Amino acid sequence: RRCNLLACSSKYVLSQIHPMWQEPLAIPGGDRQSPIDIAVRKSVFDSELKPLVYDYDPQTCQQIWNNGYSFLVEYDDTTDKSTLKGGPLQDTFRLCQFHFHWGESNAWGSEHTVDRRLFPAELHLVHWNADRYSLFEEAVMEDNGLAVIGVFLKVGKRHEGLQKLVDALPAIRHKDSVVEFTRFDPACLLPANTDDYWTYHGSLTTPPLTESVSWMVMKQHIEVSHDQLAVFRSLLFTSAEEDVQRSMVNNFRVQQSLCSRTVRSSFS
Ligand SMILES: CCCCCCc1ccc(S(N)(=O)=O)cc1
Ligand SMILES: [Zn+2]
Repeated sequence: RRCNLLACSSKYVLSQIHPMWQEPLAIPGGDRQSPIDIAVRKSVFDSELKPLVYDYDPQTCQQIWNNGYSFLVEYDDTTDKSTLKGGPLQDTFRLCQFHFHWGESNAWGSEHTVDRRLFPAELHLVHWNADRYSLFEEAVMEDNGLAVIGVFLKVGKRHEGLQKLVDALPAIRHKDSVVEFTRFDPACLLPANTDDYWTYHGSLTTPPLTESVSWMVMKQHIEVSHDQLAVFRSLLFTSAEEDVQRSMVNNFRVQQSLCSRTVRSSFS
């Protein structure tokens, strides 16, 4: 489908005259936005793609908090203790956090889709390029700054590893609440097969929507129980002080044009 040139052209606007510099700002209406639909038959097998190499230290797990959009499990990323490399990546990336996106019903909730198939939820493991940058905040703004692993969730049997996280959610019901959360191994949330994935260049799916992400979407999903997902939906977008409380559901972005991008697969 020819994408609408207007939607795809990376529109540049001259920034207002800044006292220090004047540079064109690539605005988020760019040509490599996320999420997208992964049309399997249009993806291209790339035999150069290597298996992902992840090495996570559960001791680097620090806290879990509600940021008013999702809940984040944050890791100490001041050393190379929890890293991702391999796959399409040239550098070593450090895990900084993981979070989820989900719907109000099991019929939808994921950000990416596979041949338009929706999943009830999607996990994102967020890493930044520690070979080239010294802080996550820096890497967020750069072309090859971030690497995010996407894993689809399906409703089925209870996920034992997820339960520790589910049990912590009532303590962070409201926006800006945070509790200590330690010794959680994020590898337990990855599917058995991490060799089969689709990869493409995209963006953050929430502000600042910067086009700095190498996406790796796993072909194999994980299973969680209906009750575990229901606890996700018991979270609130709103802080304790607000009069009207709103359930944290449907926290996914609308899908974006693929434009001139190609999705590559690590499997044929
Ligand atoms: C300078 C602060 C920037 C915080 C941006 C945090 C963020 C990380 C990952 C994703 S996602 N859903 O694309 O994985 C969205 C946003
Ligand atoms: Zn996300």
